[in-house]
Amino acid sequence: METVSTNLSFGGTQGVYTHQSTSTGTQMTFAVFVPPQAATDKCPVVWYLSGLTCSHANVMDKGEYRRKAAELGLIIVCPDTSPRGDDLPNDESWQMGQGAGFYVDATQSPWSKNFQMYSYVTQELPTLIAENFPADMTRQGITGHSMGGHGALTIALKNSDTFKSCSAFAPITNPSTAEWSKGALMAYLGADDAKWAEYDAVRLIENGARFPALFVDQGAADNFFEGCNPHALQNVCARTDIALTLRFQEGYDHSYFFISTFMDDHLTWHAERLSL
Ligand SMILES: N[C@@H](CCC(=O)N[C@@H](CSC=O)C(=O)NCC(=O)O)C(=O)O
Repeated sequence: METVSTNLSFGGTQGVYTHQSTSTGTQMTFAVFVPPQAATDKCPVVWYLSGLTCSHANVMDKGEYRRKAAELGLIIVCPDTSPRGDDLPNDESWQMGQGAGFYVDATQSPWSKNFQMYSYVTQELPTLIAENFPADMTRQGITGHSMGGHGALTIALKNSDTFKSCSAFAPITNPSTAEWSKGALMAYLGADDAKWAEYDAVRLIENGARFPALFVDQGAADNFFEGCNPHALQNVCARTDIALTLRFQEGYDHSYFFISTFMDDHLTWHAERLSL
């Protein structure tokens, strides 16, 4: 692992790091905020998964998480959204390819060689974090935005032993049915609908996956509201014992102005469940 940059912020350290990933076969960049409490104690970790077109940097620059994370003593890890490189496959659409890994392990050519973002985020990067940062990996939460909200929900539902808390900002709840995500699932996973269900929060819940409590904020003026489909998550959770807190935020869109407004609420939600 190599350090790209570190900056002192709210008494903690905002760092950017790179490493050679065995999952993706590429150099991967990620951001980690370490709060001041880590000088004396290992701290819980909250993963933030970003949305389409993002790198590690969007939330680092515009998410405004550091003041609250420093107050609560949370390490914040922000991975990239896909492998990158001139020699890697890409697509003209911003909804597929580089910047749009959808947190799946692709099985289809030409994507399968490098687009292994599920393994990267759930296995390889956590190991690297545990080895290199003062992280208490027994206390992990996960959140994300849009495509990253889909990542957070599906990863929490599939790994409920690992994650103690899960929230999302305008997540794509049912990517098998949404126009802006179906193309990527088809490209990465092929035509077998059963494979799509493994990476679809609504369908995972329909098929028996559970998480004790989920917290979702959705902008009511989001131009991607239909693609996020919060009511599908609301309907499926209502048929289970999953306690969903779903807030519709009047006037808010899909941007980081929305995310940063409610970031404190999400970090507080995680901190409460990570037993600080
Ligand atoms: N380029 C697109 C808009 C792309 C976009 O809005 N991306 C969102 C995530 S959408 C779901 O995953 C985002 O977070 N963008 C980065 C940012 O800094 O705002 C278009 O032309 O509509």
